[in-house]
Amino acid sequence: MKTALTIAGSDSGGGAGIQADLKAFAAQGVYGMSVITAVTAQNTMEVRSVQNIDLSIINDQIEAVFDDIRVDAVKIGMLSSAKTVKVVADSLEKYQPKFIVLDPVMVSKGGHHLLQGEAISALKEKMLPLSTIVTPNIPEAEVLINRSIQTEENMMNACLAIKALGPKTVLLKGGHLSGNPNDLFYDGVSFHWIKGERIHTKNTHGTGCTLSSAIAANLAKGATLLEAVQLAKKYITTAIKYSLNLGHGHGSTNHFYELYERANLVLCQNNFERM
Ligand SMILES: Nc1ncnc2c1ncn2[C@@H]1O[C@H](COP(=O)(O)OP(=O)(O)O)[C@@H](O)[C@H]1O
Ligand SMILES: Cc1ncc(COP(=O)(O)OP(=O)(O)O)c(N)n1
Repeated sequence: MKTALTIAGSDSGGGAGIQADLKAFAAQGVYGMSVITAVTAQNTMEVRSVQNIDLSIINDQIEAVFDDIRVDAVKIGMLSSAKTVKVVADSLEKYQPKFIVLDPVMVSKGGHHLLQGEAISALKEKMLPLSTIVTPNIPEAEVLINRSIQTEENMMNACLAIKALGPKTVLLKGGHLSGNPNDLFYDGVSFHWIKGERIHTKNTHGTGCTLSSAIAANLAKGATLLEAVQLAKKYITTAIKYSLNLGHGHGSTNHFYELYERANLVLCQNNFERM
């Protein structure tokens, strides 16, 4: 079985972070493992508090996994502090996994900072050069290159500038611009638009986490980078289309649309109440 490891923060609400990553891995048929960098007390409306995990425990989790189990791909999410960025980057340099998908998580939908300001330069200097693909949304890309992005032409120039920071490829997500959510993939040679259709829902908690984890899972299974991005875009689009209206804020995407449908049909056939 192919495997993927997420190095990210925990979301108690289950829609983003480690919880979303493991669900996305499983939905792609990949065995998921996790290294927790921070614990957030979070729901669909807000992040209430954050506890960073001790650096030695982060390091021990990474070593425990790599010393025993083959890791086909790594996905990186919330890193929280500059010291955490450094510990994770040093470990990845030591173990040299084949694929590193970096989601440069900075701010939650509710506006809570998930990466301390002082950690941004560490992320740029230490993590971006190690990444097979980096998947910023528009506000994250604007922070990385310190310039505003408003048009598709701006997106192309932003990809060039982000590629110059050292990752092998870039996927700049267009979901935060108005109009259809078209993402731009750049591999250093050519640009590919990964087109989407906007789904009108407030239940988009964890979209970025889910997309980057699906990319990692598909890389683990042997897809090329472009194929992995295309497959992940198809998956996140369905997950948003059938998203879950749970909680009072931004509900979660539906990581297991087909599985839940089948399970509920069985429940109905057994005369249980439908979910
Ligand atoms: N309302 C939407 N309908 C369809 N696709 C969307 C929508 N919002 C975001 N996406 C897509 O979901 C993926 C995650 O993007 P985004 O929401 O921008 O990430 P993040 O969670 O990091 O802010 C991208 O492929 C983006 O184009
Ligand atoms: C623990 C944790 N990690 C990452 C995020 C951000 O997730 P993202 O997929 O960007 O979704 P939104 O926060 O934009 O809904 C998070 N919230 N928590």
